[in-house]
Amino acid sequence: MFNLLREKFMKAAEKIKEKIYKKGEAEEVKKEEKVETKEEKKIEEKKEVKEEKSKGMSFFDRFKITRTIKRVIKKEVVIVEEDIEDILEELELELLEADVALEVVEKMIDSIKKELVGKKISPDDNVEEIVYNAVKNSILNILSREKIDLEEIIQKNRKEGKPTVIVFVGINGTGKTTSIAKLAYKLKNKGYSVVLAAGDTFRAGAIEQLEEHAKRIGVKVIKQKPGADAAAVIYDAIQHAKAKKIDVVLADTAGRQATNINLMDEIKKVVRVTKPDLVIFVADALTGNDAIFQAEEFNKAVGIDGVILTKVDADAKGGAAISIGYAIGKPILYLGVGQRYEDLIEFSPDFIIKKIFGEEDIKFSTEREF
Ligand SMILES: Nc1nc2c(ncn2[C@@H]2O[C@H](COP(=O)(O)OP(=O)(O)OP(=O)(O)O)[C@@H](O)[C@H]2O)c(=O)[nH]1
Repeated sequence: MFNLLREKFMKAAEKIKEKIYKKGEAEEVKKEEKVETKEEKKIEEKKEVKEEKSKGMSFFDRFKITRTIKRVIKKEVVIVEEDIEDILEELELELLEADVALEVVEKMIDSIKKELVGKKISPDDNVEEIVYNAVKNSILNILSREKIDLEEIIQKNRKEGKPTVIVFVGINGTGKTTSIAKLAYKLKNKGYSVVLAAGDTFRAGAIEQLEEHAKRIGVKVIKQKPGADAAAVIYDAIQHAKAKKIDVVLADTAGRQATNINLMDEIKKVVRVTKPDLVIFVADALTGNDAIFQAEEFNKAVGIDGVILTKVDADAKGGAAISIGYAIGKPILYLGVGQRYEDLIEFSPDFIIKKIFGEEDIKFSTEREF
C-alpha cells in the first residue's frame, strides 16, 4: 500500500538531505552513545534496592557503549530556494503520476518550501529530522481537517428519540454495499442497533447481496421489489427505525456515474425526501483521479458530508487517499482495507503518515469473508 508515494517522498527527502550535507561540508564522525542495559532498567524500577544491586556491577555491565557513524555538517547552512528547486520540481511530477491531485501537489510543494527555504541548520541540528519533518508536515497539512464524530451524532439523535440516517452514494462497484455491511458490523459491535435500507433497486442482485450481508451480521433489511423508488424504500426504513427505536439507518443506493442525469436526479430525490444526517461518498482508491472528479461532481449535485475510501489495501499509489478529502473539502471517515467485515478502519492522518514513511508495518489481511 502506498509504495509509490513512499518511494517518491523518500527519494526527494534523501536528495534534499544530500544537498544540505554537501553545502555544509558534512563529514562522518563516530558518535558514542550510552545505552542502558536491561539490568540497569530493572534497577531504576526498583529504586529501593538500587544501591544493593549495583554494588557488584561495573560501569560496562550497566551501560553498553554503541558506536555509530553519523554524518554531521561542519558549518552552518542556510537553505535557499535554488538548493531544492529541482528536487521539488521532480517530486511535483512524480506526485502527479501517483494520482495526487494537482492542487494538492502544489500545496504540498509550497509547504515544503515554506518550511525549508531560509532555514538555518547548524552542526548541532539533526538534518535528517528537519528534512523528514518538512515532508511529513506537507502531507499532514493536507490531511488535517475537521473530523466527523459518528458516535456523537448517533448519541445526540438517540437522546432526541430519532434514528441517525446515513445514505451511501457513489459510482458503480466502488464498495458501497460492502462498506455498509462493514459499518453495520462495527456499529453493532459497539452496541448500536442498525437497520439497512435496500435503496439500490436498480442493479440486479443488489437487494439479495445486502440481505446476505445483513443475515451474516444479524441486522434487518427494509426492502421493496427491484425497480421500486429508492427514496420510498429508504423512507420506509426510517419509519421502521423510528417505530422500533433503532439507532442507525444505513441506506444503500445504486451505483451511478455523475454524468448520468436520470440517476443523479434520483439520488437528489433520495436526499431531498429522506433528509439524511450524513451523505457518504464511497470512493475506490484504485480509481485515483477519477474518484476525485466523481466526488466533486456528487458533492455539487447532492452535497457530500464525508468519504469512505475503499480498497486502500490494494492501493500501491496512494494519490486518491491523500487528495480526495482536500479536493472536496470534506473529511474521510473510514478506510476500507480488505474483504472481511472488520476491515474498515477509522481514518487518521497519522495512519497515512505511518504508511508512507513506513514507521510502522501495518499489514492487511488477504482473507475473504465475502
Ligand atoms: N480489497 C478490497 N476489496 C473491497 C473493499 N471494499 C469492497 N471491496 C470489493 O469490491 C467489490 C465491489 O463491492 P460492492 O460493495 O459490491 O460495490 P458497490 O459499490 O455496492 O457496487 P454497485 O452496487 O455495483 O454500485 C466487491 O468484490 C468487494 O468485495 C476493500 O476495502 N478492499
